[in-house]
Amino acid sequence: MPSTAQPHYDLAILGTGSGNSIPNEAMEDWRIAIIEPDVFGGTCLNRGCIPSKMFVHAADVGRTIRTADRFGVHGTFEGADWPAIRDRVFGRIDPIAAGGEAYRRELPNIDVYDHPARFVGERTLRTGDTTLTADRVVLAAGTRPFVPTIDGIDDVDFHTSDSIMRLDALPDRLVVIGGGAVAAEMAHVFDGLGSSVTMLVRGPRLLGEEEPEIGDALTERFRERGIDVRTATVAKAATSSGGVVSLELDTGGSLDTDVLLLAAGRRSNGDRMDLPAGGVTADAQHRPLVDEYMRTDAEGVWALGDLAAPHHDLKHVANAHAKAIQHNLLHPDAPIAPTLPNQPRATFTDPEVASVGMLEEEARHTGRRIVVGRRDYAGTAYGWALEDTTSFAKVVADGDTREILGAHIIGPMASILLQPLVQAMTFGQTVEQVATGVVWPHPALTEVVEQVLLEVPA
Ligand SMILES: Cc1cc2nc3c(=O)[nH]c(=O)nc-3n(C[C@H](O)[C@H](O)[C@H](O)COP(=O)(O)OP(=O)(O)OC[C@H]3O[C@@H](n4cnc5c(N)ncnc54)[C@H](O)[C@@H]3O)c2cc1C
Ligand SMILES: NC(=O)c1ccc[n+]([C@@H]2O[C@H](COP(=O)([O-])OP(=O)(O)OC[C@H]3O[C@@H](n4cnc5c(N)ncnc54)[C@H](O)[C@@H]3O)[C@@H](O)[C@H]2O)c1
Repeated sequence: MPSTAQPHYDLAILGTGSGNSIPNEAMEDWRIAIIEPDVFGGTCLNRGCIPSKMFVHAADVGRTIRTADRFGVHGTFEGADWPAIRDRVFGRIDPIAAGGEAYRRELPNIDVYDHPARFVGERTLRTGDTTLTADRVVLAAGTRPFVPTIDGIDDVDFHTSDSIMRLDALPDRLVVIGGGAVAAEMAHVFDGLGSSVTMLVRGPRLLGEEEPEIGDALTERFRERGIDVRTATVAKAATSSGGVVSLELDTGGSLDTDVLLLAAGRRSNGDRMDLPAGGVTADAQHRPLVDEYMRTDAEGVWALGDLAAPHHDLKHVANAHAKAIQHNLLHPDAPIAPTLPNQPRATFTDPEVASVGMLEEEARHTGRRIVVGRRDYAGTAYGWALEDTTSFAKVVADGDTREILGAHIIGPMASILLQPLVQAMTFGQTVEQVATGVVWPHPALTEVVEQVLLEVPA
């Protein structure tokens, strides 16, 4: 850590998730402070998107073996070597985080601070023993797992997404509290690798923010594969004895588990940054409010990613914010807004779920004449190859203008199949232009997309 009592910087960045991508060659003559109390790279690299998908793929392989019989291919799933999978994942990721930090520390114009920062005045920050000032401040401090109120929770061992992927061993039994993306992906991972998984879901279905019929379908698919999904169920109290955690349920009865995963959402780190001292207005969840250019209401202070309000908790959104802020710092007289016209999202489970734009119900509230196309994978040639009987795509469109307003897919490769629809929505192509104006290779799975568009009624 630099020794100067109160150093001054051209730019201070709080957080090295997407925030770390901001300094570039054009800032070589700026003095920059990067403040990161944890490992470099943030949530996505170290405990989010990237490791989780590496585990997801291993689980997919486990599922492929166990479901091979339907193709006339015989194999036996003999279990997963959890330590080997874990070490492969983090053996790749940890050096990237360490390398990223070493690179920044080597740069002559950058000082790295490793204690959390908080405001003590306008563009004045306290990190560890240092108080520093900066002409420009970028708040990129993200979120942390939210711990729901459960009696006794602080007295039992529990995991969050921060720690679950680094377990010593694959648990025999896992209970997951939550029904969102983290819960669904981790349930898939542990079930796919051989744990017995129970999910306690407060709402009526998994993925409550997705199209309800897709959330219902995922809930059903999870149950079919043996995951015990208990909807409308909340854990009231937790105790532990002999390494076993017992949960008392609001539906009556109790449930024992070897490992408990809390996946009940995330909360902003803004509450730990004394935003008011920096003159930064935040919402009730301590997320700094930003304008279209990602400026907060404090002169020279910007905010991005999961921390900023409104939040989306997606890496591609945080990256788009960072890119815009990078431009705006360098070109304050010609600021740009992040390029985020249609934000796709995908949940990497088996089956995958992917969506963009409006839910059908939302679209119906716009007052437009809404038409909906739906197509089963089973109705396409590649769907036959997959022996698929349950996957489908749904497109929500304006019946008059033929604009695509939303698309929702559940099934193999949903995250990839979605992309032509994101492109179409972004570039204003109509249902018919996309369905009939391009050639779709036969019999690729993309025919699901072509055909769902052909199913959109007049
Ligand atoms: C398990 C999991 C899986 C995910 N999978 C996906 C996915 O598949 N696709 C996707 O798009 N998104 C996914 N996400 C979401 C994605 O990880 C986040 O949207 C993204 O990482 C947000 O980036 P960020 O830069 O805003 O914040 P972060 O990456 O969280 O970075 C914030 C950084 O700020 C630091 N910090 C905290 N407090 C302070 C402080 N006071 N001072 C200075 N620094 C501070 C933190 O240590 C951290 O390094 C996933 C999230 C989780 C938890
Ligand atoms: N593939 C992806 O893009 C991906 C994967 C994982 C996470 N993420 C991002 O990370 C964020 C966090 O994920 P998450 O799954 O933790 O959050 P989430 O907001 O998606 O889901 C939270 C779940 O917890 C439940 N819940 C909330 N409070 C509860 C309580 N008190 N008791 C019981 N249940 C409760 C909610 O009903 C919901 O089912 C998401 O917003 C998502 O954008 C993205």
